[in-house]
Amino acid sequence: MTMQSDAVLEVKDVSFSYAGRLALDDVGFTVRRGRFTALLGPNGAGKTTLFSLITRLFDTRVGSIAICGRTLAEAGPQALAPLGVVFQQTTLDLDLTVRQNLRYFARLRGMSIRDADRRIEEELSRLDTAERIDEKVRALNGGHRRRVEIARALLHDPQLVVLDEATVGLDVPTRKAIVGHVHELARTRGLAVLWTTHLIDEIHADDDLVVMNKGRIVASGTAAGVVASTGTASLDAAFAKLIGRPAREDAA
Ligand SMILES: Nc1ncnc2c1ncn2[C@@H]1O[C@H](COP(=O)(O)OP(=O)(O)OP(=O)(O)O)[C@@H](O)[C@H]1O
Repeated sequence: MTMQSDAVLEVKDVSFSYAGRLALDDVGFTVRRGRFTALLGPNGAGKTTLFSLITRLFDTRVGSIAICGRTLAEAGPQALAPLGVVFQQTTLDLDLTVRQNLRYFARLRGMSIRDADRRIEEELSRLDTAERIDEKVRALNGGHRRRVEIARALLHDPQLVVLDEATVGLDVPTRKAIVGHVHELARTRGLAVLWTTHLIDEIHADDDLVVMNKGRIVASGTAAGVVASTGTASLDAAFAKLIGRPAREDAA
């Protein structure tokens, strides 16, 4: 039971089909408080489908998804209150300033302007983006736009943050900085993080890892544990073995 109290996101026995074609097949895993959990899989593995179920874009008909002990099916939209989301595609209004974008979101979450402004400054400062607050989002590069979206996901002080391929299209140094920042959020603020990716170098050895392929979970545990259980020498080799493709020499 004490183990359970750390469980912030619980996905149990979830299956999902598109027009009769199975995209998720009996998927289950847990994301715990203070842990960075990577959901790793090649294109088509089912990561975005799972993400859409967790964020309630789609209804979970088979199995259950619970956030902080409340299932999405029973608690409805309220179950999403402890959740922050960063979608794969940017969802900022390019013609509004950073502050206007974030204020708008904070108001949707029911925050007062005063609380919103305080939280906006706090989160942007943490991401070294505070000086861009009055610029239009259109003037920001991809890395800064992503930082603003991460700040936005944190404004209401969620317990769980889910990010879908959050570093797509960013250069390597920016990617590293954002991956490092999100790891730190888990470690220092006790956030539960679910990070979907197909990039092995974004995963640290002591992260929790769920490997998916063709709609199924093919391995889970710490990243180091997954490597050990496959009898390989690196996560790249472990991943290649698990999904049945040759290891890439260039991967970190
Ligand atoms: N709207 C849709 N209609 C029909 N099939 C879909 C739809 N979206 C995804 N699929 C199929 O479901 C499976 C899982 O796709 P999904 O997008 O969840 O994978 P993914 O791991 O997120 O991959 P990617 O990195 O390419 O987004 C794939 O076979 C895909 O072709």
